[in-house]
Amino acid sequence: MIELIRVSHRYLCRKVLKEVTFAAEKGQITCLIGLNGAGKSTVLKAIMGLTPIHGGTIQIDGKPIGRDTYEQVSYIPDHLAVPPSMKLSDALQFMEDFYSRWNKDRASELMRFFGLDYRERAGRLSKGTAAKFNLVLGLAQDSDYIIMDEPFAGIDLFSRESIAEVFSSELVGSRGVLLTTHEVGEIEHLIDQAVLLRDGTVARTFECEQVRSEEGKSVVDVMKEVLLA
Ligand SMILES: Nc1ncnc2c1ncn2[C@@H]1O[C@H](COP(=O)(O)OP(=O)(O)OP(=O)(O)O)[C@@H](O)[C@H]1O
Repeated sequence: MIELIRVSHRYLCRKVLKEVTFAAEKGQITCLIGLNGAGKSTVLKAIMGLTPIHGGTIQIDGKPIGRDTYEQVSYIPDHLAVPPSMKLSDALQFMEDFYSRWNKDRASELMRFFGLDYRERAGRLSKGTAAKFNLVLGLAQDSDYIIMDEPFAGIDLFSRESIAEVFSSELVGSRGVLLTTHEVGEIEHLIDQAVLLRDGTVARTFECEQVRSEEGKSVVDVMKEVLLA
């Protein structure tokens, strides 16, 4: 599991994460939910070691994050970080050369699934198509966990549906997924656990099915209750 224990982070003097504690399990989809500026992207970057933490610990399967994190966890940022002039085929080749756990067959399957053209250049992709290619780059790594920052941002309904379909497919399989999204209503049927972040602190963590059956509430209901209170 990816485990954060009392993780704190500050930008200059401002505390952005305050003793954030939660765990994202393998085989589960955990959704980090919060209003703009709550600290969601900072949490994901901290897990990847892309931003330092100023307190607490982050462990993956019981070990502190470190050099191996990139092999264990695929990070899919909210933008496609491929040079605009690069063809998709070349970007895939680069990934294959760089990542020892790159799964070429899965990459081909994902390219087919999303109907992407290998000859296209990254800079010419529409926003939705770039988001799909971004997912290919992340999901084709044989990692144990997948972290996604806003995979649905600015994407049309049908593309969102096909992206959501991937979550429940073999392409994700038994890996652990930790994602942030503002489109909670659309994917709440896929989420196992929700972590509500408010002003850099965890306001509530819950199992979605439990809240549905015991309290008769949707994730969006709880989110409104907690975050808009
Ligand atoms: N490079 C930076 N320098 C200073 N402050 C920053 C920087 N990056 C983020 N912040 C601040 O940290 C806080 C948390 O930002 P973060 O991007 O993690 O929020 P978020 O929950 O992902 O927001 P959103 O939903 O808008 O993407 C915000 O108040 C933001 O202004």
